[in-house]
Formats: sequence, C-alpha cells, structure tokens
Amino acid sequence: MAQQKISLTRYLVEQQRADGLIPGQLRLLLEVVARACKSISQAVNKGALGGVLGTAESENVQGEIQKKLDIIANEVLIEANEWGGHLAAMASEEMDSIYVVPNRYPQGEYLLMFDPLDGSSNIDVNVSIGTIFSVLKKPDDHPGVQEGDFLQAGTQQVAAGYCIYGPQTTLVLTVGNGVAMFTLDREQGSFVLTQEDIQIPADTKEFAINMSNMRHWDEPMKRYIDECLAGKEGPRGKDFNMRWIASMVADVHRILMRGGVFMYPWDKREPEKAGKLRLMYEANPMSWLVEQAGGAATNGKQRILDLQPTKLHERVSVMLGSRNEVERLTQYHAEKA
Ligand SMILES: O=P(O)(O)OC[C@H]1O[C@](O)(COP(=O)(O)O)[C@@H](O)[C@@H]1O
Repeated sequence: MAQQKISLTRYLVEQQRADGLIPGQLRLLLEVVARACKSISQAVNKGALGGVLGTAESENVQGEIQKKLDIIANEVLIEANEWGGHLAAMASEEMDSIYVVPNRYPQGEYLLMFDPLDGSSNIDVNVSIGTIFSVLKKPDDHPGVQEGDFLQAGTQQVAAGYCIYGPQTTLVLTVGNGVAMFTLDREQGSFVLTQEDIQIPADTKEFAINMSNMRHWDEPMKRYIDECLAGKEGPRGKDFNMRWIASMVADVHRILMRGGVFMYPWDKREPEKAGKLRLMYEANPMSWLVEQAGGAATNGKQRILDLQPTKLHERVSVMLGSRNEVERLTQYHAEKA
C-alpha cells in the first residue's frame, strides 16, 4: 500500500496534539506563512514570463538596490499575514522599521521576522533562492508593540524555517522538536512531509565560504581555510571540497541534507559591521534549524542563539553546520582571543 502522504497541516495538528508543543495560534500562523511561500514560489517560477525579473527603482535599509521580486515577496508576506489575528507586528530585511498590524485587524500574540527573498544576487540568473522566517512571542508586559519587542535572543524563537525555490519548492521547519521538511506537491497545491528528524553529520569534507574575501579575514579564519585547502597532506589529514551558491538558504539546505560548514565571517575592512548576514532574520532562524538537526552555530566567539540583539537589522559573523567543524573554528578563534 502506498505510503500515506502527511500534509503540513496534519503534521502541525499532530505536533499540537502530541506534545502540545505548538499552540493553535502558532500552527495557524505557520500555515499562513507556508501559503505565502507557495505564492512566492509561483511568482519566482514565472520569472521573465511574469515580468518579475530585474531591479526596482528603490533601495532597502541595507543600502542594497531592491529586486522586483524582493518587493513582491515582501508584499505577499505582509498581505497574507496581517489579517489572520496571529500577529502583533512583522519585520523584514526589505523594510526600515517594523510593520505593526493595522488595528482594523485583531492583534495577535506573535512577532514574525523574514528575509522575503534570500540570495538576491541569484534572483535573475535562475539559481535557488528562498524565504527565511523566524517567530517570537510578543512580550505581554505592556500594551501595543514596539521595535524593542523584537530584540530577543535567538533562544526565544518559537518557530523558524525557510522555503527554498529551486528544482523543488521545499519548506524546512522547526518548532523546537527537531527539523522537518515538506516538498510542495504542485498537483495537490500542498506541502507534503518528505523528511523528519533531519540530522547533520558531525564531521564533513565540505566547506562553503566566499573565497574572494580571503584577504579580509582574520587569522583564525585564514588558518581554518588554509588547513582545509592543504588537504590530506596537511594538518587535517583529509581532502576538503568547496561549494558556494551565494544563496544562504541553498548553502544551508545542502548542509542539512549532507553536512558541511557554512561561513560568512566578519570582514576586517568593516569591523563595526561584524559581518554581512543579518542576525534576526538570517542567522538566528538558520542557527536554530542547524542546532535542532544536531549541528552548531557560532560567530567565532559566542553561540549565535545566545547573542542579545541591539538593532533590528544588526549583522553578525556566521559559522554554522557540522558540529566538529564549528567547534574547531571556535577553538581557533579562542586561541587568538
Ligand atoms: O555575494 P556574496 O558575498 O557571496 O554573499 C552571498 C550571501 O549574501 C546573501 O545573498 C545575503 O542575503 P540577501 O540576498 O538576502 O541580501 C546570502 O544569501 C549569501 O550567503
């Protein structure tokens, strides 16, 4: 008898029933986010046929020229999530400040942060991109909502995930009970469970970093990569392979599937920036997924999920993936501290 297909809705309902792990409101919120990702997947899939490729005439808060699809994805997520009554506010890589749910809609108890379309440099060249999201509880010790309510450590996340738009559209999710993966069944129009309890191997022979930045790295980073490149003749005694898709969502997805270590370290030219990637809606959700799959995530000095955010669009140095490699990177940085 064919294995029964478990839909995302059924999976979340069973999680809710089983461990009472996820309250009803959070389950409904995650279903709305998944529906929004399905719409974004259709827009991305259309590409030039839908006239959605290319840049828009605007810049985001990071000073980056926005792609048309960045804006479309952002609007799809806002419109899908603002009326459901699950959220108090949202924050996005593409918006300077927080978006408070208009009071014509019921105010919910959750806060949603997202990178509507990660991997912007790949949007127009048909390489995998994705949506990354993170959910927090709104502090209930004061009425209303403000930007400060979002500045919670990654350990406070109640859900995190991404949806990758590649050869398949795949949603990867955690609510604190391991990592599950759902593939979009385009015929049915629904996400179907295709893998549960994903585990990242503790060891790996594969690293991911933008090598063209090597001259800007600090000593521990250079030492780690030099040793990987030295291969089995070198101190690591094994050959390493390199991969760099330049879409964090795609590089991390590969690591969840077969192991590896992803690094976007801070850059000596801009020490004040502490890195390129954003803590709240890139590093925190990806770090929690990786940890829930048995991996680890550090900024070189500290576990990323323990970092206390100070700004909404704060950047951070990121090293995550197979546990033993991340521990080696932490050790090399500690030796230099
Ligand atoms: O262009 P680079 O330096 O290789 O950086 C690629 C990194 O930047 C990002 O594209 C940043 O994210 P956005 O595309 O959302 O701005 C990551 O997805 C990726 O890992």
